[in-house]
Amino acid sequence: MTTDKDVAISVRSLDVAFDDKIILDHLDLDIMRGEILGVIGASGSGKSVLTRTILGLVPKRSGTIEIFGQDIDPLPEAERRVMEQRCGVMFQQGALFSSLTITENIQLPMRECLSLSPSLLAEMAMLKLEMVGLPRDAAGKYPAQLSGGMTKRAALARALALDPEILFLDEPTSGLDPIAADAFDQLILTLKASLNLTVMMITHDLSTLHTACDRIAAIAGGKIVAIGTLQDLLSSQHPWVKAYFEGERGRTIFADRIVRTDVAAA
Ligand SMILES: Nc1ncnc2c1ncn2[C@@H]1O[C@H](COP(=O)(O)OP(=O)(O)OP(=O)(O)O)[C@@H](O)[C@H]1O
Repeated sequence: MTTDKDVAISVRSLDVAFDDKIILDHLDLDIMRGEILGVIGASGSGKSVLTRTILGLVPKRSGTIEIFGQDIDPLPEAERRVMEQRCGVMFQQGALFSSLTITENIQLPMRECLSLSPSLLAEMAMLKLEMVGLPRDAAGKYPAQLSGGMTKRAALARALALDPEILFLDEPTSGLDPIAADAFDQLILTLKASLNLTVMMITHDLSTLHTACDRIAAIAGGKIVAIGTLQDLLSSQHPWVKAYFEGERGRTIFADRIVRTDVAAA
């Protein structure tokens, strides 16, 4: 039995629209503490909008969002800032500041929210670099001097700067070669276990869904149309979810797990 204590984020009847274009339509979602939830959906289905709305970066039309049991809307500014610090975000493409070194990028949230001495700031940034498996000599480099995989790790280090309890990742393995993508998945799993993180991850990477995600949620038509384990989604009869997993790529990766209802019925 799940209780409120098990739920990290609870979204109820969430409506988001831009002008008259409805993006999220009475969407309900629970993200459980300590899980990695993968979010899938067609391009433009509202995955990023959902993340950004949870983070308070996009206004909602109606509905409620609770983080650790607290409705964010009525919170006074100071408490809202504390809540924001419990959430770390790694946006698509990393979104590091190109004119700042990796250390300066990681220190940015620390400077904004904590008052630490320069030596402690330096020590903390180095700790985060080590956490994500970056070499010490990456510290003084600029984002353009790093490989794609290293840039993702640097962005992850910045997302972890304030020791968040919830981590939001937007397509963390996109653009990485399969070896670097596998290594990134393993890093997320290790960090989740060692830091007791809850992770909401938008991904199109079928291998990541298989390796890293405890549950997967699919968005279509502004709602969550399927949610559960990979096996649950492989058995979903929703047309988009079926097409997603039973397309050429899905069939190659999950060949032994897809239940062919047409064959089973024959
Ligand atoms: N600030 C905004 N103003 C107007 N429309 C927006 C805004 N942000 C997003 N949209 C629209 O909302 C829809 C959902 O966008 P969103 O970025 O959430 O898609 P997505 O599912 O993350 O897609 P992708 O997989 O391509 O990243 C799109 O049609 C997009 O154009």
